Amino acid sequence: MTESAGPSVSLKLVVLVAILVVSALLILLLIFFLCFRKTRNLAAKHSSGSIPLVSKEITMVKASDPKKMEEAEVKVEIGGAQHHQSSELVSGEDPDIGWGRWYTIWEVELATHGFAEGNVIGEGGYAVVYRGILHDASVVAVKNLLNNKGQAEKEFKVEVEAIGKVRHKNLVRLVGYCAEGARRMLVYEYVDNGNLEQWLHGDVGPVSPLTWDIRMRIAIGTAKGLAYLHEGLEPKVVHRDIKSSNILLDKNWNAKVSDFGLAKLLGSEKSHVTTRVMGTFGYVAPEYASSGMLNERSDVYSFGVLLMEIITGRSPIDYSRPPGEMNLVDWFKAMVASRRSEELVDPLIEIPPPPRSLKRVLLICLRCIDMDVVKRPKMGQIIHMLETDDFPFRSELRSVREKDPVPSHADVSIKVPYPPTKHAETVEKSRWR
Ligand SMILES: Nc1ncnc2c1ncn2[C@@H]1O[C@H](COP(=O)(O)OP(=O)(O)OP(=O)(O)O)[C@@H](O)[C@H]1O
Repeated sequence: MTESAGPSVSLKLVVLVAILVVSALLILLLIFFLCFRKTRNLAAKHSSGSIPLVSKEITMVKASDPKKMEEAEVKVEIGGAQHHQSSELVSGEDPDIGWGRWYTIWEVELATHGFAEGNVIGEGGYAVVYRGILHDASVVAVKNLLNNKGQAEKEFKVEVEAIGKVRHKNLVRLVGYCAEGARRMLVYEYVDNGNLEQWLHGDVGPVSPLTWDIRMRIAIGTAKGLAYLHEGLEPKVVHRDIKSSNILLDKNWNAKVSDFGLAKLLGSEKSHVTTRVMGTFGYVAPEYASSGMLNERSDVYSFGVLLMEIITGRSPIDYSRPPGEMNLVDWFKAMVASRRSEELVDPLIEIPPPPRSLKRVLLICLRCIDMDVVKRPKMGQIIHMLETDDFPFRSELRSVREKDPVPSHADVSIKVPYPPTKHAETVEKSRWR
């Protein structure tokens, strides 16, 4: 008996030791994997240190009461736009949602290292944005929405699916989402060079890296993204929150419009919708602010303010400036009217723009903020104006000065030619992509 029990006991021992060794190895592997991820996250964070921080004084103020946002129109990404143009599915994506992936909370937590403080890349009024690395090593931005109480599960999914289908090189791409329990998260492509607000108003030293040409590239890219929302989708999408912090930049200074949380859909049969006023103080079109009447020309107004900001390097509202200069739009119009256009250019731009180019862009700004909504150009026309060099600016500028020697907010209406024919418009459209 004793003899036969001997080998069986030692076999059990060997098996036990083997199990212990394998378990120890697995634990070691797991620890190594977690440390490796942490190092990569920290390295990535460190490498983005070149993006300037925006000074605290320049924070923008939301026009609406954040508490009321909880009720209905909450900060949840997007509305049900259907594609006009190409919206093919990308191969390998989850067929369940058609365009991207539905991530589990576990995947998102793993990607952001448990929503680590060190991975925070931005904080808006209604969300915290984290940098994350997915299991396939792709880098993403995870937007963790804070106010989602009023948002039903189904509605959330429908809306997210709609924006998920939108693909354009100048619109930030939604790669998926996470909806578990009350938690709502959006997973975007990571745009690696900060946002325009940081580059315009952050501490960049005595010379801005944003040359005139780069600024124009950013303006044109933004205009193309907006033109696609307004003219390439049915129903069209009105963004409603165009501002510099929502223009993300990549290392080649390509602009990507982001943050569709306030966007509204507008069917082709409707000239406008009446809605609660949302947006950011300083960028909101006056007619929308006063009556709630919204259409895509409200975005055009905001784009005009953004263009002024790009030219001047000044924030739309800046209380640290003298009284006549606090409101960018008013100051801008006064400067043009008194023939001081050259002084409008951001002093941090080392090589001033060619006068012809400057005048062209100034006029586009003024057209965009026309108090008469229907006189504002469409985004497609703005692209044309920004890209065309033979712009007949002289007579236009003269008419601004004659019409508005001491401009008020209400009466600047400048004639700037549209692209001549419908055909020209169609041709331009194909170039937005
Ligand atoms: N896809 C992304 N890639 C890289 N950074 C991003 C991305 N999305 C957002 N961010 C960063 O996170 C910041 C916060 O984004 P978010 O859209 O929540 O807020 P905001 O636009 O600054 O403010 P608010 O939402 O209150 O208008 C952005 O300004 C940007 O710097």
